[in-house]
Amino acid sequence: MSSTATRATGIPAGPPRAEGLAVETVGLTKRYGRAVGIEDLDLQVRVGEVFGFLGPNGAGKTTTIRLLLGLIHPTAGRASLFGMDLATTGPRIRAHLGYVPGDLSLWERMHGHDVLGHLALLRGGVPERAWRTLAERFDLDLQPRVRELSKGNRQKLGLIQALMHEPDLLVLDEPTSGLDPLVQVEFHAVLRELVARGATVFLSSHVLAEVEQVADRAAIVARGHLLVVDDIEALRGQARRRIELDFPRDVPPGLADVPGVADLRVVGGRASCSVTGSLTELLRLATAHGVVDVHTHEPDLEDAFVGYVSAAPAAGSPAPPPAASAP
Ligand SMILES: Nc1ncnc2c1ncn2[C@@H]1O[C@H](COP(=O)(O)OP(=O)(O)OP(=O)(O)O)[C@@H](O)[C@H]1O
Repeated sequence: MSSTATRATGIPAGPPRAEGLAVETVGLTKRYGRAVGIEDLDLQVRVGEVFGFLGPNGAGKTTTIRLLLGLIHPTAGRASLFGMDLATTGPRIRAHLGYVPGDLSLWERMHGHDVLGHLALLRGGVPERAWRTLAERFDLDLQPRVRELSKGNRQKLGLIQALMHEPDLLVLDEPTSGLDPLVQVEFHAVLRELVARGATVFLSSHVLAEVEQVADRAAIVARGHLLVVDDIEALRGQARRRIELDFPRDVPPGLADVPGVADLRVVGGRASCSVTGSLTELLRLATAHGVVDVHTHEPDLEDAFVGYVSAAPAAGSPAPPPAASAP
C-alpha cells in the first residue's frame, strides 16, 4: 500500500481514494470444464461509486466476485483492484475488502458477539464499538448463538463483519435477501456513508429494485457474457415504457407506425401502447389529433433488464458486440 497511515480501526489506511479504478478486469474468463462461468469480461469500476452487477441465476455473478476476491483463479484474463494485479498482490489487498457472500456460513455454536469479536481480532483489532454500533443500527441482538438466528439476522451478522473495518471496497452478493424493509433502509444509509468516505461498493444482485435505489451505474450479465454497462438513468432510458393516450372521440390512425411504438391497443377513445426511446414523435401526432390526456409509466430497470437478457446469446455462443463500458 502506498500509505502507512492507520485509521481508528487499526487497519492500515488503504489504497488511494481519489481518482482511479477500484476494479478493472481485462478478458477475465473462468470455465469449469466445459461450463462457462464468465467469459471475456472487461469491466471498470471507479473508485467511490456504487456499481450494480445484475444478472439472472447462472449469469456468472458469483464466479466474477470469487475471481475478484482471489478465491478462484481465472482460466484467462486478469483482474486488478486499485491498480494492483490480483495474481501478484492479492493477499495485500484483502485487508481492505469487505465481502458478504450469498451463502454465508458462520460458526454455528458461537454467540453473535463472539463471532464479531473474533473477526475483529482477525482483522487486526477493529474496536468493539465499531461492530456494536453497527449491530445497534441494524437492530441485531448479539446474545443468541448463530444457530439460533433467523436468516435475516444471520444476514445482518454478515453485513456487520463486512463493514466493521471500513473497507475500501465492499463486495456484496445478494446482500438484502432476507432483510426486512426497515433494515434495508438502514443498510442503504450505511452504504451511502461508506461511499461518502470514498469507498467503492460492488453490489451483485438479481433484485433490480435494490440496485436501482443505490447504484450509480450497473452492468447486466447473462449466461457468462457482459451485455451492457451504463448509468442507471441511461439503462432506464433504453427501457420500454407504457403510455396511455385519451382522445375526445376516435383514436387517430398512424399511431402504430410511429418508430418505437409496440403493443398498440385501442378501446373507444383510449390508446395504450409501449414505447422504446423518445416519446416526442408519438406526442406530436397525438397533439395534432387533440389528445386530451396522457399517462406515462416510468420504466424501471426491470424493463431494461428483461430486454437485454432475452436478447443475450445462448451459452457457448460468441460474445455479443463490445458493451459500452468506458467509465
Ligand atoms: N464450481 C462449479 N463447477 C461447475 N460449474 C459451475 C461452478 N460454479 C458455477 N458454475 C456454473 O457457472 C455458471 C455461472 O454460475 P454463477 O454461480 O457464477 O452464477 P450467478 O450469476 O452467481 O448465479 P446465482 O444468482 O444463481 O448464484 C453457471 O452455469 C454455473 O452452473
